[in-house]
Amino acid sequence: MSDNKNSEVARKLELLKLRFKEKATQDIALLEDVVDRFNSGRLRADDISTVYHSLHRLAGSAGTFGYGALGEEARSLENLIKPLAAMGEDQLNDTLVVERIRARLDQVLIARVARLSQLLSLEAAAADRVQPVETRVTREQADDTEILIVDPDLDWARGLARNLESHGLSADVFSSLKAAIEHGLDKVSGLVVRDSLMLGEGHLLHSLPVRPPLISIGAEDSFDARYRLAERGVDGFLSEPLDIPVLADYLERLIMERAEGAAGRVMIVDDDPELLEHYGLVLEESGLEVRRVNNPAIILSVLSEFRPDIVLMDVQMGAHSGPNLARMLRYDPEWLGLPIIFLSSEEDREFQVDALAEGGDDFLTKPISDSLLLRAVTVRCYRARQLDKLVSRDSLTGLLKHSVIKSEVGKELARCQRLGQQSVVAMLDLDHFKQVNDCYGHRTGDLVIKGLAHLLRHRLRKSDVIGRYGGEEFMVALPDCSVEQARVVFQSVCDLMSRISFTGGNKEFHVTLSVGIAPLEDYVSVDDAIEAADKALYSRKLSGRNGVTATSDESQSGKVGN
Ligand SMILES: Nc1nc2c(ncn2[C@@H]2O[C@H](COP(=O)(O)OP(=O)(O)OP(=O)(O)O)[C@@H](O)[C@H]2O)c(=O)[nH]1
Repeated sequence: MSDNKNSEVARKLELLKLRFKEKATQDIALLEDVVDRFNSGRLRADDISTVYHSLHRLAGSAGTFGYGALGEEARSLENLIKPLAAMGEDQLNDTLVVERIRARLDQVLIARVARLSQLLSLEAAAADRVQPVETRVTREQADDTEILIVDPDLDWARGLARNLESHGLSADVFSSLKAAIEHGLDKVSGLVVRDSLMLGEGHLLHSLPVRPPLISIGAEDSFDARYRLAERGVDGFLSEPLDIPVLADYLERLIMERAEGAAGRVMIVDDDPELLEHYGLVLEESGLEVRRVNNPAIILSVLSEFRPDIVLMDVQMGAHSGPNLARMLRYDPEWLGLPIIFLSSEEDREFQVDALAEGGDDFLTKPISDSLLLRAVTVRCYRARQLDKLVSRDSLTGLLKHSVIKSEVGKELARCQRLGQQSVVAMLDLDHFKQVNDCYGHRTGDLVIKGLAHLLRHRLRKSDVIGRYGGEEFMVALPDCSVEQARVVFQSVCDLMSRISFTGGNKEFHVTLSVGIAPLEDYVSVDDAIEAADKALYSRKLSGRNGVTATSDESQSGKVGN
């Protein structure tokens, strides 16, 4: 993040702090007013509830804006008032009851409310600001991977490096972790270390501020061996004899996850505008995408449009309660798995468990520091994304599964129709793939399928949606793209694919690709658009494969015979 942007965020956070101070001053003046009436015996029925809500608000927000001591004092007063706030109107209108309240609170409340003002005038504690770390890596940078293989047996390490290179991963070798650390690990994308070395020298990695993803390879695969490695912070484990494609996959996955950094979409629902803005700024500053919702009545439409990875939700928002909103969201099967984290200044575990029973997943107790908020949200987004990948991604290629890519193409079609834009749907199919399987085996065939997936991920734009439609067939939606632009892009994908050398049974071979493309906006339904792209693909297969055919190409209608 640039210094300019950083100081802009700092300026906005400072402004929010000032706004908080103004509101807190009003809240405390209101409390002092009630205390005055209390003193002169003119306490009104609704005074207790006003006091309780003001204290609750202060307790939940003061810490976030750097007034920790004020927040703690407000919380302790809130707990004092709480039993009274739970009384009904009848009891509060009863002069005897009010007298009892008076006897109970007496001078304590008066003295402590006066102290709130003093606490607010204290210089705010040094803000708990998160220094944004530039953890995000661009796709291009992520491609530029350097793996270190560390083992005293350098011949073994070199052999492994050669094997990984045939999977597009470049690797250096070192004989000890000490030597690898001296070389420098900041730019390294992954470490591969045998377990014997890890158990001996692994402690050297502990003192490093950041270390790359670490995979350990072990001769012994047992609970104890795995647990010892987990204790040393190892991210992945594979047992010998090594399956190289599995190791390459493992490394790619860990590298991509690290490259994503603090990625995720978070929807925050809170009726306190300053807190909402503060949380939003803190999370955005670290690279998360945030949607702020101040009015609970619009959460359904924001959910459908934004599709967050997780929701942070205040528990009490005027007329709406977070737990009720969570229960309501679960009516729709689409949001059954959406993690909902309540933000609440309620510390009572019984209350928290009751709220979770309504459909929440976790509780973060307000006030929450910026660093804790960021860590809690990042971890939950990461888990939510991992689960989502498991459900929606094809395990061989990591691309979207059949039903998901089809539904994504449907969404893109609806977007084109709504905005009158041009987009393209493409069907891709490997040529003569049966022969690849027959000549070199199914396992080699799988590597070719993965090779194409890898190529598509790296050659296409981030906004393009890529799926494995089935077997050796892929589907892609290219938003905001004309047929002619798509033709150029896919022709280059075909050229690149035909140049990749695969090896099977000690022989080198090449595989080509055919592509059919259709302009999405020309079709009423997604099935029609996909059928048209499929016909164009079929036409390409008939006219010689290895290239791109669009629905508009004259040759297509002739060849397909429609
Ligand atoms: N290795 C591997 N092969 C697969 C997978 N899914 C489908 N296949 C194979 O892909 C081949 C597809 O063959 P065909 O549909 O006859 O087409 P083709 O040989 O590619 O010929 P054209 O499409 O006409 O160029 C079949 O042999 C399938 O078994 C997979 O996940 N892995």
